[in-house]
Amino acid sequence: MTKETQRQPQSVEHGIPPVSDGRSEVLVLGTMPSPKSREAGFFYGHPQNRFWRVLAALFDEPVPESNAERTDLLLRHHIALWDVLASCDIEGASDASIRNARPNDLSRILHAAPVRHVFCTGATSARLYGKLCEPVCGIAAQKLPSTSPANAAWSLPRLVEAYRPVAEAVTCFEPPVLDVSAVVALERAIAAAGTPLDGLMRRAGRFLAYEARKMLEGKGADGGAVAESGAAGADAPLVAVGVAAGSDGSAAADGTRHRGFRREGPVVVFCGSGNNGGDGWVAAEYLDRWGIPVRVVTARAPEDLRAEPARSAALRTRAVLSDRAAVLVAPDDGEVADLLAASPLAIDAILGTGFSHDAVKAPFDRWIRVLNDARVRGTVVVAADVPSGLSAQTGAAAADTVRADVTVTMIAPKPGLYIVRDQGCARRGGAEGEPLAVQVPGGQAAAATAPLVPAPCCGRIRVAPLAYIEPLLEAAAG
Ligand SMILES: NC(=O)C1=CN([C@@H]2O[C@H](COP(=O)(O)OP(=O)(O)OC[C@H]3O[C@@H](n4cnc5c(N)ncnc54)[C@H](O)[C@@H]3O)[C@@H](O)[C@H]2O)[C@@H](O)CC1
Ligand SMILES: [K+]
Repeated sequence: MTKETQRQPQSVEHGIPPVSDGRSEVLVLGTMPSPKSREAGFFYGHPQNRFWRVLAALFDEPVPESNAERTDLLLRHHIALWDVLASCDIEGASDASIRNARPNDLSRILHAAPVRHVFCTGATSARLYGKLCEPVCGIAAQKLPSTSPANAAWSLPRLVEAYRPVAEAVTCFEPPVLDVSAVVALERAIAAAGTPLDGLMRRAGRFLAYEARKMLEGKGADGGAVAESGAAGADAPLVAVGVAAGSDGSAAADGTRHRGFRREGPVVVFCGSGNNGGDGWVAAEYLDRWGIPVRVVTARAPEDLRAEPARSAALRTRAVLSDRAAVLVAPDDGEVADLLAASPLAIDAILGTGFSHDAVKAPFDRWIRVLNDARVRGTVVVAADVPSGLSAQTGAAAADTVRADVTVTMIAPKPGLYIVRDQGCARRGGAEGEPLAVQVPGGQAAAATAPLVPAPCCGRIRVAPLAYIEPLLEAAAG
């Protein structure tokens, strides 16, 4: 559109359907989609608009990249999204020029969902809502600052704080602990609902990279809280330089070893040959894209992988990696140790839910030993889905099991990641301190009745909410 055309008032119809469902608890309203949003066919489509960055930061998630992911983020957090106006005359994206405003019929959303709060993103939407909508629906709206690039006076952190009431007004959905077989069934349901496994893997790898970057930046969520509660040792999340640690993972530090957080050097991403490895390949792509140097360590070259979508992910990552990055195929143990000696952080994407048998086979057993040694010397370890060597289902740990600072587990927590510290906890046998196995009759979820305690090798557990699973779990429960 030329500048000349932008100055002409245009009659504009909204044209983008609202995002909402029966679980929406808040309604967020803008004024009218801008020309860029209408082009993108979705809300806040201008690449410089900070709406999606604000929402992602509010919920501590990577920024969604597609309209499907944006929709997913909203629905997962029980947020309905629409605009005040159905049509108006407007010059370009200038709210001040709006004439002949006709409101959307918000009853469509308000009658179908338990919406308790309405938020307007900017002064114009708040004013028009007050004039055209509030008299009809009777809900007062809270005004939020505009996330538009025109509102440059508001920095991103300040916007995030201003939007905090949105996060506080919604109920947080905590996925239940699910058996591995139930997660696999869920993965099929997610695919049937429109997100196939390769899409899920991209989300998984991006989330993994996001948590790794947070650790590199010293922003490991909950880390402060753990430090304050007095937990220390090799099992505690690493939050500061020089955390004293016992090499055996005991809470009591022996004072002879210190874990220092080195910020220099490349991130080493260990990739196994299955789809857990695929998460690692995708994470490497994102870290590289974010300017972080990476070294991918793999037993097989991408073309020699058989598992899909891991093979495609690996081929793609290798093709797009910058010159800053390198892929090492079947390096010897000395090379791996040298890499780790210079590395602030390693990602363990060696084995996930597909780990079978009691022992880890070569070369992964040796990689795990080198990785654990490096961790004692200060390399932070982020595990993909489950620390390699640990059974995600039973919690049985192989002699060679990764000790992680953070475990980013995909979609839902799995029983093997937790131990029982409370006799009241729903579990399948086992004494206190043994792995938790939650009863999941017929593939359905059953919540544990006691607080879940991460198994020591998991470190902090972060569940990566890769898809909107609430309705799928409800459907499975019948
Ligand atoms: N379930 C889901 O919804 C999702 C799963 N994804 C990832 O996919 C993973 C599962 O992938 P796979 O089913 O391919 O399984 P894995 O990649 O966990 O393991 C299979 C690979 O490990 C090898 N392996 C098995 N036991 C071994 C042993 N004892 N010693 C050495 N090697 C051994 C197999 O030969 C195979 O190459 C999950 O853990 C997760 O990381 C994510 O990409 C996306 C979402
Ligand atoms: K892993």
